[in-house]
Amino acid sequence: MSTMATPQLTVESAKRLAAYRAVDEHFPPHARHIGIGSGSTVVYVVERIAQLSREITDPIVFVPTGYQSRELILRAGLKLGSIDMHTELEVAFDGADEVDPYLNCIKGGGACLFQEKLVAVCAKKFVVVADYRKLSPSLSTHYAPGIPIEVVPSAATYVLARLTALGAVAPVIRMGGTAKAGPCITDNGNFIIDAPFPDGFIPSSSSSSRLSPSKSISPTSSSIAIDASAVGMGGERVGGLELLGKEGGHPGAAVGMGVGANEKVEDLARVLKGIVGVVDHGVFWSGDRKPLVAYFGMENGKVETRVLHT
Ligand SMILES: O=C[C@H](O)[C@H](O)[C@H](O)COP(=O)(O)O
Repeated sequence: MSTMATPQLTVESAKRLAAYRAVDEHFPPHARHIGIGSGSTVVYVVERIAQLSREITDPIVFVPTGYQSRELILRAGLKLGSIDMHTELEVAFDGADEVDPYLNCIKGGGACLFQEKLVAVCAKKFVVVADYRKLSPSLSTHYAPGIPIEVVPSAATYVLARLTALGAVAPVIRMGGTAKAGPCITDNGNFIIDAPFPDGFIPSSSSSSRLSPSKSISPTSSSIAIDASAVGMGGERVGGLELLGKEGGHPGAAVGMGVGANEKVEDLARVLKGIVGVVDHGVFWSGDRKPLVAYFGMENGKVETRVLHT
């Protein structure tokens, strides 16, 4: 008896599958304003949209999340808008670097997180497209660089220290790469800090939302509940209580919360946002915007969806 091996899809094919399915299922029939995110998976979103008839796409203004998606829109011959002119979008499609079982995401691997978040919060529906590598039991587990954080350049050193006090392991200012000496500069003229946290440091958390997965992953880590309204970290002021940060030399120590205590996603998101000099961070959570649905192209050629029920 011969056994037929399931063909393994390339990552690019998996991205395309997810993107096409997302567009097919969420492109609004009479759309007027659509957000287009950043990254390599969104390329296939635009590719699929460009296959629609001009009768459908001509009346639509496409709002990019940065320079890269602006170029994608223009090259596809679609009508370009901007988020400062169009703040009500029917849907926004975007990629993600890591997605936990409750659809909390890490984004910003391409340094576009701030405008991505802005576009996402302006969209009635936020749809994420990704490949199987992005599925994760908890944030900062599979995506090695950790949480991307956009910072005002003059505050970068301070923010690095605060992140270390919070438990980040060797956070770094992202460099521009071979074609750019010095730091990577965002579309808003800021720096990006990449802050990895230890595996399981940020247990997935449903917040107030339930997930209805096609197949969900069980969270593996347990959460120590923290009342972020009462507990500050890293010397930042949260809920009116100022605390000192790193204690006893232990990375991750924060006065009042216990050494190395795990953060729930929402607690960490709030604290990161509160650090002076942080413009925004790449955690997309229920306090700003989680995707309503995420599509994952799988190695076996299928597409998995995860849907959020609020
Ligand atoms: O800043 C970049 C974005 O958040 C991207 O959407 C994210 O990095 C995913 O990109 P890709 O689809 O290339 O994996």
